[in-house]
Amino acid sequence: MEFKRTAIVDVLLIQPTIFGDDRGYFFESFHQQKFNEFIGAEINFVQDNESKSAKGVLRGLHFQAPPHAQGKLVRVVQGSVLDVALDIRKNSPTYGQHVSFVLSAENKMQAYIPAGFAHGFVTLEKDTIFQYKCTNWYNPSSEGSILWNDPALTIQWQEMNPILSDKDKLGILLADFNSPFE
Ligand SMILES: Cc1cn([C@H]2C[C@H](O)[C@@H](COP(=O)(O)OP(=O)(O)O[C@H]3O[C@H](C)C(=O)[C@H](O)[C@H]3O)O2)c(=O)[nH]c1=O
Repeated sequence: MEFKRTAIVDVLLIQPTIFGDDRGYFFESFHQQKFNEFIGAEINFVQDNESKSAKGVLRGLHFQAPPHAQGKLVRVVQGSVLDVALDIRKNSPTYGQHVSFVLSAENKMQAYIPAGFAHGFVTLEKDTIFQYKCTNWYNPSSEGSILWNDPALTIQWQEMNPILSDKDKLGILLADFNSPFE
């Protein structure tokens, strides 16, 4: 299991070690001790989520405000996504900047997106199944959405006309956003 930092150092990519044989493959999809040792803190996940989406679905850019903020360990078990983490920590030198990466059933790569980031993805294949662990429970009243195609973000989604929930059609522009994250 290999951990590496992205251009926004708190967002991590994790490449599991895949053990293949004539039966198929095996890999450890999560290891608390290895994860905490790399992070240098006790990170506990309390909720697992799964969503399935058609091709061209965009979910995001979502966050939960403190004290309900969520760190997310995300992966794709069928299909593929372009995943995006947007830094919304107002005192961060990378505030308003994002990192993006392709996560897929094929590459088996995972990403850890800490609290303080808005998260979203667009699916690149049909029937894409997205699974993730969260460090806090769902709290809908604390949810917020940054508008996925806010020109100020310059996110290259690869999909110009995605399938969106009504909520995601009404995301906030970064310029109008008063971040609750320090
Ligand atoms: C997130 C969540 C949703 N729900 C219910 C609420 C709705 O009835 C239904 C769909 O919710 P929503 O449209 O918010 O689902 P997504 O658009 O996939 O939201 C997620 O999308 C992006 C990618 C994220 O990073 C967040 O984890 C999350 O906001 O599931 C729950 O019961 N528990 C939950 O934890």
